[in-house]
Amino acid sequence: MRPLLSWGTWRAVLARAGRPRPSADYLGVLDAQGYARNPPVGACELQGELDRFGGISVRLARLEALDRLDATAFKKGLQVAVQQWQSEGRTAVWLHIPILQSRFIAPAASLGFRFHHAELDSSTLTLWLGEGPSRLPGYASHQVGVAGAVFDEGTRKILVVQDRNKLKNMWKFPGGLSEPGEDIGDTAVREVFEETGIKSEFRSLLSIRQQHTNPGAFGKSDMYIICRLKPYSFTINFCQHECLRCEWMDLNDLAKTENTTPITSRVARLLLYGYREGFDKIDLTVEELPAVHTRLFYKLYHKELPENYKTMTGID
Ligand SMILES: NC(=O)C1=CN([C@@H]2O[C@H](COP(=O)(O)OP(=O)(O)OC[C@H]3O[C@@H](n4cnc5c(N)ncnc54)[C@H](O)[C@@H]3O)[C@@H](O)[C@H]2O)C=CC1
Ligand SMILES: [Mg+2]
Repeated sequence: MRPLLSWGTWRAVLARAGRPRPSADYLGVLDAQGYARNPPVGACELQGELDRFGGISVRLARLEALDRLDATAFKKGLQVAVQQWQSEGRTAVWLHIPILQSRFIAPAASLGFRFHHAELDSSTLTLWLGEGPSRLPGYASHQVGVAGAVFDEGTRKILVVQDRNKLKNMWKFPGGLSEPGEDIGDTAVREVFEETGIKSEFRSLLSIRQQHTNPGAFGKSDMYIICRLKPYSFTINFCQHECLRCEWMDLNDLAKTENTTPITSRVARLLLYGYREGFDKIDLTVEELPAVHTRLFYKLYHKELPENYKTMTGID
């Protein structure tokens, strides 16, 4: 089938994509090759952005002309563009493809592009052009789950649930997966409320478990973080979809029972120790600090320090 957009026009489009800024010889180069004399409609919308590592990032979403282009023509155009980028010394190509233009994934893959990641409505493919093996960073390697150990110091009771969807109904702390952009403590408070109806506030981070090839992690590693929370409501109203049982259990009983997971048992003992010796012995507390340059803020978790240690400059 004859592509609606001519090969020469497509080439011009991608050649332009390879140039972060339009250069003076743009039309001249194309003329010498016998291709389009004028930039095609839509070409000006395509911005190949050069990154600080020498890679080029192409967003197909910005190229309206692609709506009329078939996969074969796209492949030819991409092939020539890749050769040009290589001759210009680009280290890599990042190709961002909207989901409705997914017909361009297979031709790109046949030229050596591989998936880097996909989000709800787009995928990103990469091709390493530099010397030696690819130095491009991979995408996310872990999922993050957060649980809340909601401990009521007044009654020495701790909030536990049994998961409805597990084969073995063991006691565990309520929790779930962190959402993008969500602070760890906020995940714990949210998940505890969604699963048990208990309102609580973040106190500290108690433990981090890292596990690889976790069955529920879509081939990624799993980071399971347990937080200490303080309750400020006590009437249980648990989620029937996720939980089979939910109760306030004496912390001693949770530390002793066999009907729990090893990590829950260990953290119950950790909490008992903190209750007896002081929570400062087990807590990693949080502080918000400004990030360098970006005007953003981040959360830093570590053991509480004496105030003068936070700003001291020497060790003597
Ligand atoms: N050792 C422990 O005490 C346990 C720790 N974890 C950790 O907790 C974190 C995950 O917590 P969860 O409570 O599992 O997550 P979650 O609370 O975010 O979501 C679980 C819910 O998602 C839904 N769901 C999950 N997979 C589904 C599927 N394939 N199809 C349909 N619905 C599905 C179900 O409604 C399920 O109840 C992980 O980090 C994991 O390692 C989980 C279980 C036990
Ligand atoms: Mg859950």
